Amino acid sequence: MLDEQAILDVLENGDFASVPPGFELTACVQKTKVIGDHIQLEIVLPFPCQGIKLSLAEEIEQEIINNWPQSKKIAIEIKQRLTAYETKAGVPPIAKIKNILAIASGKGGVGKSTTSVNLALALQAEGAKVGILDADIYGPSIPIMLGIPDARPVSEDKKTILPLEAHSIEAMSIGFLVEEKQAMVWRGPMASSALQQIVRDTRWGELDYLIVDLPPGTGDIQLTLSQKIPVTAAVIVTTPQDLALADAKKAVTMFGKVNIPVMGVVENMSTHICSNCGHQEAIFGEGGGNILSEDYDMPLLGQLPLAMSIRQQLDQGKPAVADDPQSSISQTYRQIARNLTANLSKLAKDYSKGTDSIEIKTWSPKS
Ligand SMILES: Nc1ncnc2c1ncn2[C@@H]1O[C@H](COP(=O)(O)OP(=O)(O)OP(=O)(O)O)[C@@H](O)[C@H]1O
Repeated sequence: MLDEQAILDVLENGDFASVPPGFELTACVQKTKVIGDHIQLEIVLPFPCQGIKLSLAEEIEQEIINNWPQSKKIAIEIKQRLTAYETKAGVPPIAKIKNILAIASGKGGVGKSTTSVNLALALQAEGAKVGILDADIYGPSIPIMLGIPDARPVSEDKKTILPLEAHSIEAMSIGFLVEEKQAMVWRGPMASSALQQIVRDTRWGELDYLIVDLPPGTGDIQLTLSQKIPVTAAVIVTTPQDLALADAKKAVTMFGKVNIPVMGVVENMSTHICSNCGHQEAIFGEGGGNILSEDYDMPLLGQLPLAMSIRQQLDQGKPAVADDPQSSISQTYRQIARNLTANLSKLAKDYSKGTDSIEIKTWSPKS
């Protein structure tokens, strides 16, 4: 019999390619209604889902028709509700920011800033309000990557600073405020107190996610920041190389020590794509991200190739996701963004941060 339970069974047993791996769709069903052969279904996803809401609605519609060919009018609404998740007790929250996500790597040069900036833009493209903080004190590169190297933030009240805006995300960088040579000689405590001040004194708008591009390594700065800033979760960036992996493991261990959940690993420079013939080669070895993900029981959120276009777009201040949102590289970043935030939804919610001030986006059914 076609009833509400039958619809839930279809959702539970169906294979929906658009849904991030391991994510339970049935938990997001808000409403099901069956009146004769007419079906109404409302799903509220806890992650930004602009890129999949159409395909998911179509997949669900098809699955229902496969199971119940007699069903005639199927109305599916896919909405999103982005909430805050709990952070470590004792670290004061930052007003207007729902979630802070730290992007870390054990080793320098693996593409942490590249991943941070594209991930921030991918979350925005998926329908979230996003900010990025370049906390890479020893080599701030986000201003260049966002195409605003010479911008300087202003302070209206001499106490707080206004973030800059680029490609529809808010941005703040230690590089906007301090000369590189000056920051290079700072010791750990000075660097971490400067960073705490920047993150707290910036007048961020309402943000669903603030991406923090941490300095590479697992030293004092990373440890202090992780303890003084209300970080919701971390993401580790690595290349498949043994050396980078050994350092990535140290980063995972560090977050374990400070009780910050690691949401997964992004493997950068997985393969090299030749710009002439398109041939792919695993020049840094294979399967590194998978090994890390299996050893530490955390998902491999996605893999990016070593591609000339990624570097060129960054150098021109137009990261892949902003320059060509439909390219396969941008789609990979958007998939990583969904995988990450879908995984985040397994954490305990923090209702004190206005969970209900939500932005809802709806897909209207074609039938
Ligand atoms: N997948 C990629 N394909 C091509 N070039 C890349 C890729 N990822 C990063 N790069 C390039 O590699 C260089 C280093 O990247 P990035 O600055 O993101 O690394 P990082 O880990 O943040 O480095 P640091 O340790 O200095 O902070 C940059 O020039 C960037 O454009």
